[in-house]
Amino acid sequence: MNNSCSEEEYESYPPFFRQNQGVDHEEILSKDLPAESDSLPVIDFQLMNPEKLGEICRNWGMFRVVNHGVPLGLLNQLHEHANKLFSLRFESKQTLLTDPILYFWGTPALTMSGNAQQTGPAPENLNWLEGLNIPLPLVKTSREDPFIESFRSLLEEYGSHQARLAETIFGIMAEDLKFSPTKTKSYLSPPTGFLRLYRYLRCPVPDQRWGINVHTDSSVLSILHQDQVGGLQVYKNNKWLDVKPIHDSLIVNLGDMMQAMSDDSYVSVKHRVKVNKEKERISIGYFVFPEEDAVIQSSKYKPFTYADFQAEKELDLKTVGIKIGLPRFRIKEKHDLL
Ligand SMILES: O=C(O)CCC(=O)C(=O)O
Ligand SMILES: [Fe+2]
Repeated sequence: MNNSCSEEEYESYPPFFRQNQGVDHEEILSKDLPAESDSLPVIDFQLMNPEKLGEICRNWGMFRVVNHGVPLGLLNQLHEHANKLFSLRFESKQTLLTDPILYFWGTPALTMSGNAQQTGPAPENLNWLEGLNIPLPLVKTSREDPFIESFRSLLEEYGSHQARLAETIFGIMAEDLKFSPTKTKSYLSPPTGFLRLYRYLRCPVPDQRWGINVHTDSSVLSILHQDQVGGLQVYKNNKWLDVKPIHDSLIVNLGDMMQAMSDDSYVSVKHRVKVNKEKERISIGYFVFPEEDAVIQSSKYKPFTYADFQAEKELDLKTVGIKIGLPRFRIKEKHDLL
C-alpha cells in the first residue's frame, strides 16, 4: 500500500480510522510467538453425544460445527449484504442503520441501553472494527427500504437457525452436566439472542492494534461465522492457535455464563481477533443468554443473574477500564481468606 490510495476509498471508514491509511509504517514485531495452525475439535451436528461434547467443552471451550443445516446460500447472501452495507459512506451508515439495528464502531462493548461503552481516548484502546448490533426479537417487523427489508429478512432467518443450533447444543451439554429440566429451560433463553455483524478495518500498524483484544464472551454460547480472511485466535495450552476460516463450518465458543453454570468444569475460552494491512474482514456472531430473572446457582460463585453480571462488567469497564467478569462473583475459598 502507498500514499496514492484515494481518500474516497476510506469514506466508508469512521473518520478516526482514516488517519495514516496507505502510509507505510515501520513495523514493530509482535512479541507473541507465531500462532500454531488449527487443531480445533470438529463436531458433526447430526451425530452429537453428551460424552464427546462434554469432553470438548471441558478441554477446549471452543469447537467447529459441521452439518449444521444453515443453508450456504443464506450465509453467502448475509455476507454480501454485510459487505454492501459496510461499504456505504460512514455518514450514511449512521443515518440508515438505526433502531432496532444499531451501528457502532471502535469497541464491541455496548451498554445495556445499546450505547458504545467508553474505553478512554487512547487510540491503542480502540478496536479496529465497526459493527451492527441486532437484537433478534426486534428484527421481525418489516421495513420500507427494499434493501434493508431483504437484509432484515435474512437476519430473521439466520437468527432462527442460530436459536435452533444453540438450543440443541445446549440441550446436550445440559444432559452431560445433569441439569434439572428447570435449569435447562431457564439457563438458555433464545429471545435474549442477538446478532453482531463486524467489519474489521485495514490497519496500517496491525501488530500494534487489535480487532478485538483477548477476552472471554459473557454469553452462555456464542456461534460465529467468519469470511476467508482469518484473524480469530483461541488460547489453548498457553499458546495462541489460529482458527482457520472454513466456509461451511461454524465456530461455537462457550461464554462466562456457561462456565459458571457448569461449576467451572466447562471453559469460557479466551480468544482475540487480529487485524491486517491489506484486507477488511467480516464475521457474524450470535450470542445467547439465560432468562432475564434466572439465578445462576453454582458451587463456585455467589448466586447471580446475567443482569447482575452485565452491571458489574459495565462498572468495571468505566472504572478499571477492563472487564473483570467471573472473578467478581467467585466464592472465596478458605485459603484465599488467610
Ligand atoms: O469476529 C470474530 O471472529 C470474533 C468476535 C468476538 O470474539 C466477539 O464478538 O466476542
Ligand atoms: Fe468473543
